[in-house]
Amino acid sequence: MQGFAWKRGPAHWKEVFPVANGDRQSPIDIKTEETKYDPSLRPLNPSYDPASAKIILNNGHSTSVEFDDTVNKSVLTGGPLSGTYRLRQIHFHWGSNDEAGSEHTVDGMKYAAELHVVHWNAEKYSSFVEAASQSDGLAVMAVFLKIGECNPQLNKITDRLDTIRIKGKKALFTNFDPSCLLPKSLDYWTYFGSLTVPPLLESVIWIVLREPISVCSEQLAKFRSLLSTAEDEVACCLLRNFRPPQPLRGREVRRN
Ligand SMILES: CCCSc1c(F)c(F)c(S(=O)(=O)NC)c(F)c1F
Ligand SMILES: [Zn+2]
Repeated sequence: MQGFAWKRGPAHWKEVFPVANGDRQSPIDIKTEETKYDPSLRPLNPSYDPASAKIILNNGHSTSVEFDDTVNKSVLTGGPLSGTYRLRQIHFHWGSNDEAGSEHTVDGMKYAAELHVVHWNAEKYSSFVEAASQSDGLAVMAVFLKIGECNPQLNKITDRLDTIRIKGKKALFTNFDPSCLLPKSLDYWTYFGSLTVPPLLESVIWIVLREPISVCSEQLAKFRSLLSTAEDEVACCLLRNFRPPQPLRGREVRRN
């Protein structure tokens, strides 16, 4: 996929990926009054080894930190999950200004950006690719970034973006525990959904943290300075990469 400009953006993805009109698409608008408390939901238990961080890269539609997922070194258990989900990567979604950028919204409110922590069900499946096509294959923890104070932990990412400005660029990135980007409270909403980028596979158990972390305009500007184009192409800034909310189609959103 060549980034969000490809096929003139999300409105056209259904022409290539009919699942875009499916009944468990993401993101969604979370209507807080309609969420249902579920006493069976357990506390989230992220357990990450900083040594499993490997590289930071610009894949043309976001920046991601990729982790060694060959063993259960960095995992997520608890919450709505049964079994152990192995950390694969983290990435971000943002907008062309500070007023919009998150994928999920809360009672119609957009945050400035959104962090996704992607895990796969290593208990039931033998690879990320296999898990990504299964209804319980992926677990993505979403964290809202709210405009405010600069976030010193986020500088660990934004200070490196100038070395991966061009699509396809990657750099070594280790000794990083993504827990440093989680808010104090791990209270969450959870629902069954999909990838928010093509192939839009309906294989994600979403875990959306209710408490945001902070980000400042200068940090967001560094994300927007990334290029969605490769070395041999006319430079185009990656100004926005969020998919708008999709129909809920009767799904339940639960909270702990
Ligand atoms: C082909 C997948 C590569 S890993 C990945 C990703 F790169 C991504 F962007 C999203 S997302 O849909 O954007 N956010 C949840 C994912 F879910 C992922 F699993
Ligand atoms: Zn994402």
